[in-house]
Amino acid sequence: MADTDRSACAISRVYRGTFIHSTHKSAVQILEDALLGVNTEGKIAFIGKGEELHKLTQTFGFSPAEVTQLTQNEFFMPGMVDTHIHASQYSYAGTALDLPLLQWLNTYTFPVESRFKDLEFANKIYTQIVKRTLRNGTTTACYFATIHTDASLLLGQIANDFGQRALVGKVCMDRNNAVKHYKEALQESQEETCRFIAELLHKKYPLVKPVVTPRFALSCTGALLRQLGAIAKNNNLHIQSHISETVEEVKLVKELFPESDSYTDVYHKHNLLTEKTLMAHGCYLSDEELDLFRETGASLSHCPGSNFSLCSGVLNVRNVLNHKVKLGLGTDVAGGYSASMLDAVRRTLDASKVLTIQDPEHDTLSFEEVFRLATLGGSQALSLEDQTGNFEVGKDFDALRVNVAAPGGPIDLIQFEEPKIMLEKFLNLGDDRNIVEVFVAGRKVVPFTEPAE
Ligand SMILES: O=c1[nH]c(=O)c2nc[nH]c2[nH]1
Ligand SMILES: [Zn+2]
Repeated sequence: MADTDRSACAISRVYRGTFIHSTHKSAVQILEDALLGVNTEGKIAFIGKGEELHKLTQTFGFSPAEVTQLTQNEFFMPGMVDTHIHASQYSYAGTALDLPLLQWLNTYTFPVESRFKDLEFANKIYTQIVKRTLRNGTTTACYFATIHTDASLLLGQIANDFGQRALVGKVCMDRNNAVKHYKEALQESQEETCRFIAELLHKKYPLVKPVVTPRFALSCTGALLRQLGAIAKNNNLHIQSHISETVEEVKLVKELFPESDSYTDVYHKHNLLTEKTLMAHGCYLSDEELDLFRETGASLSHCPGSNFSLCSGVLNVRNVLNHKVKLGLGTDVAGGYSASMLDAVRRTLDASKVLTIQDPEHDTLSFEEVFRLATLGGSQALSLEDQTGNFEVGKDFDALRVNVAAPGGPIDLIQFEEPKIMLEKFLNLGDDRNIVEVFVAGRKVVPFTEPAE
């Protein structure tokens, strides 16, 4: 029987064909010859079987002529959730991958990020990254911007204009010994964070929200971390930062915060670990630290592209999942060179296989599990599961229309393939040419309505 929400408003779109998504029970659920209706609020109004067409037309008041039929090489999947991406680092993505993290920050990252004082430069790069990620199927992105409030607000405006669901963080850092002009004073950081939050919330963008963003423990004094914890609590906001990415960083954090038992404890002591916290990396977290993540409800963003490129480490995702810690995937542009979540999916599988090469007993992640991490897992990690992540009735319709045989695309088929093979081929071989349409909250955001650059 069809799953429906009859209380909702009129139907604006109905699709018939194959839908592939994840649920709590199964990493990949395939619905063949399914009917999915989207209402005028952009929410999924019903999902049923093709044979129920007549009944659904009566219940929801649409005509069979309004149904869009997918072809045999097409399927819908949920939009992907990039849980960690530096919009401000996109200009040098694909370069500057020859140094370890702390030198990389000082040599490449801080000088580039300091340029975002210039709103013209910010507008150019932020428009590029929002369009690039949308085109590659990222319907939700959790962004780091820079320390500049006005440029960070501009990123929020651009995400809203193009229709992407986004959390946007104005970066906070009151410590930077290497690039002295790229940091804030303690009070400035606190005041500008409050201004950023107030002004972004005032815009009332339906899908774009602020996220409190201490860069990482090494960039912040304890006083700033404490103030940011309080700001997040008072405004019930998300928090994002980095944790335990490299051995050198972990050692320096220990020296800088000797009163804390661990890196995780530094954030915990400053009230920065909550159910709405997302920490990137975590390669070197102990089992006790993972327990603290679970107890506080904080999540991890796994960014294997970046971890490989900067030779940082290899997170054991299986161990994280065994600890029942929420985990999503991130591209971590520009430590990760690709802005595409398909690349994050592939690097996640590679990282898991590296661990299996080192230890044949390691329980390698399957592509089905990684598909779930890129979609439903990301929405859970960002505490947005009630809005996005899969095709449950009542959630927003955030979806990718995929054609595995798109003309001129990267996949050659010699026959029609069953849906699971289509999904596996798309995840391993596909690119934006296969993503023929992208929807966020029911709005078609790709192809772009204004001329693409
Ligand atoms: O991958 C990373 N990218 C960054 O910009 C950063 N800042 C602190 N730690 C970081 N790690
Ligand atoms: Zn990062």
